[in-house]
Amino acid sequence: MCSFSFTKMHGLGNSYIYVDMFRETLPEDELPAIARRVSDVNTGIGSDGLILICPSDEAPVKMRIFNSDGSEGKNCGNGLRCVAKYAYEHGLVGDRSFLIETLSGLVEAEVTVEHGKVTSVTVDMGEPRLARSAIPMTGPEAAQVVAEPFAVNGRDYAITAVSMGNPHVIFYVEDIETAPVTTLGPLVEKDPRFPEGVNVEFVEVVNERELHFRVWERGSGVTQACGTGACAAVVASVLNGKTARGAETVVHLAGGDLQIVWGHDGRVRMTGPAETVCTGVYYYQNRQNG
Ligand SMILES: N[C@H](CCC[C@H](N)C(=O)O)C(=O)O
Repeated sequence: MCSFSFTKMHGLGNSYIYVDMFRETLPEDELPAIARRVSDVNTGIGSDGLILICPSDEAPVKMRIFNSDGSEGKNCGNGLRCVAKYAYEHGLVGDRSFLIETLSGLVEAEVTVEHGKVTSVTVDMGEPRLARSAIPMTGPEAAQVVAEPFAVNGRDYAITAVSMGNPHVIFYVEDIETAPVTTLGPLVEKDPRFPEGVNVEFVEVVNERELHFRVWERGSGVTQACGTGACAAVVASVLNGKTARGAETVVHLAGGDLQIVWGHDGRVRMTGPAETVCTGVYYYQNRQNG
């Protein structure tokens, strides 16, 4: 029987099981299975996946994120805010601003602290990747995907695709409450036009400073919030002339609000909460010891 200590945290209801790899060791080849197990609400702890807080040669900490299906993602906005909170509160960093390494590069986090606890985090998510080949999406490599016709399930849509280090496709809807999240989401997630799969977002434009947002996440399905997806939605809305570059936009997700700006410097900054739910010890049988 194996075990490890964990901390369950969430950003706007997008929860992960966090493991401090400065203190724990997990078998690399078992990580997908561990992610699937801990995510199970009945036989595990219950979450949208697993996040490892690891040592790094390039930054004070490195984040690795695994979706609930065991697939490894390359970025996670809600995860970054929780990693920043954990790192500051556990003394892994000394300043309120610090770098975090991800599989899609370095990002900078700045924590807001009240009575010794992190209550809010701003993450400079860097520049969106807009070339088709960077999403990735099949088709002419350098072209951007903005309001592009996209037929699926016998219907015609217009999509915008944005990478925040992980792939996102945005559909605009008239009413967020009737967005086809659970019907179109799983179909598009695995559409062959997205060779690495894709996170599927639905956006209702309230006004030039506000969006309603729902998501079907690659590898996790419906979640309460998707930080990289909300960033992608703001970028897509500027590209489609629905919101303004440089203006702070409030994105209303199912789990709460994020404040996001795609700055004139080209970088996307996201501000939102991060919360600790509980800590504990998880026990599992690994392949070596049956
Ligand atoms: N499902 C995503 C990873 C988690 C992203 C999301 N939870 C966020 O807060 O950005 C992917 O496979 O790219």
